[in-house]
Amino acid sequence: MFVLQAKQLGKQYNGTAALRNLNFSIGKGEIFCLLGQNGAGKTTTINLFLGFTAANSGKAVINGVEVKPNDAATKKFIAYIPEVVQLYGNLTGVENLDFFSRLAGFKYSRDMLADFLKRASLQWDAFEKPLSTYSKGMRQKVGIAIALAKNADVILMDEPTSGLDPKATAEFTKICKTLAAEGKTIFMATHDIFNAVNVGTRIGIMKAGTLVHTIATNKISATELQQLYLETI
Ligand SMILES: Nc1ncnc2c1ncn2[C@@H]1O[C@H](COP(=O)(O)OP(=O)(O)OP(=O)(O)O)[C@@H](O)[C@H]1O
Repeated sequence: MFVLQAKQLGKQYNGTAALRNLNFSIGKGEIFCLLGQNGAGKTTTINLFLGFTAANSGKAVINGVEVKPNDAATKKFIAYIPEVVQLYGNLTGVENLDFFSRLAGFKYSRDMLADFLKRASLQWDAFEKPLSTYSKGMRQKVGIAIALAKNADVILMDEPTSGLDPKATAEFTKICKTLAAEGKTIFMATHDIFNAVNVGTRIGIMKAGTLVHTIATNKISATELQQLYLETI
């Protein structure tokens, strides 16, 4: 069974199409990277899977269940990592993780919380420091730890590497690959062509609300993808 499916998915804002007949099926352990210019429809796609907004046509399906806004049924399958992970600056990494885990209905011991942060590759000496002292990459790691604590099957990410330095990007890539190898499914919207080839198993290129190309990353080099992207958009 596919984990994430768009079936003839369509969305309009004020009569203007943001997504047109979007179709894709993504399996367990895949890292699917969605490329496209500003306004192509990447965030709209993510928002439909999150149930933040309702589709005008078609379906967003997670683990075989159709996503419906304000419905808890599919929310338990997913975690979301926005471009800037919103956490409480005055709480520590452990306290933030504890707070958001409880919100999702999970209560963990201090050791278990530390283990999630460790799996997300946060350095241990940051665990007890307030979030206000964290870099963007460190905040993302807490976001990943929250996804692990929620036991989410799917992690949706919006431009996760924007603003990360090369070392933080490389580390982030490694974490994503480890999560995918553990069976998590990752769907990310990104502008980072080179990282998409590096981290992704498949790439989608969107233009004006349409998925124009879907390519396996083992079939294309970064330079070829860049060329295809520029020809497409
Ligand atoms: N809440 C909204 N109200 C009206 N129009 C919207 C809304 N959200 C998105 N749109 C429009 O839908 C289209 C797709 O936007 P979307 O944010 O999904 O693109 P994107 O590919 O994520 O762009 P970016 O790379 O800039 O994040 C754009 O034309 C945008 O202006």
